[in-house]
Amino acid sequence: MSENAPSSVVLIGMPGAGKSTIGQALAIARGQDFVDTDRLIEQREGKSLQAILDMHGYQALRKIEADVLQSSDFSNKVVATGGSAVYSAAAMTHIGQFGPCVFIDIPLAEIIRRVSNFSERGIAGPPGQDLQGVYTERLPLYRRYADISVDGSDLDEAGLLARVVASLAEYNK
Ligand SMILES: Nc1ncnc2c1ncn2[C@@H]1O[C@H](COP(=O)(O)OP(=O)(O)O)[C@@H](O)[C@H]1O
Ligand SMILES: O=C(O)C1=C[C@@H](OP(=O)(O)O)[C@@H](O)[C@H](O)C1
Ligand SMILES: [Mg+2]
Repeated sequence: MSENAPSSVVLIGMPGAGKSTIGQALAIARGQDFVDTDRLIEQREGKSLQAILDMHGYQALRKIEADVLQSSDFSNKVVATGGSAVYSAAAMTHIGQFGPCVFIDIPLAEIIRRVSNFSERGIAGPPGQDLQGVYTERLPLYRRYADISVDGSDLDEAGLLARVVASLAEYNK
């Protein structure tokens, strides 16, 4: 991390919140590289997230995710994390050094509409935990690590991107 490098932006939130989708557009808007930490995990492990979950279980995936986050340089980037990144305080402390954490706050009902394939989506939670349980457990964690919270209710992708850009401008004032 260089003193003079432009700040990175880190997106956090539930699966289906739009971190990966908005992150790519935000990176283009900011003229920065985009990194999706899910892809870093898959590259490092040589397996898909679902294969890691199937072979080793959700706690192993969370540990791998925490290791990958803590050992990566996120300078001058827009970073889309996986929804389970917030389970590691050490990882969030490391990644937070590169720039503000933006929580994309989408209501549970909308997350449920978007994540219709819950059982195949590779969510890093215990067997039997449903999306409502995931949301209830994680909401306090997303709020804890958020420097900025963006309310994404009733916004399309372009509207959400615009609100994230405006929130970052306000934060940097
Ligand atoms: N307003 C919106 N912002 C972002 N994504 C949206 C929006 N409305 C619908 N979507 C859809 O929701 C999904 C979000 O998925 P994704 O970007 O992979 O989320 P995440 O990385 O947070 O899990 C995409 O299929 C996207 O097209
Ligand atoms: O919320 C989760 O438990 C997960 C979310 C996924 O990323 P997205 O949040 O980008 O969908 C991915 O990291 C993994 O399948 C676990
Ligand atoms: Mg994603």
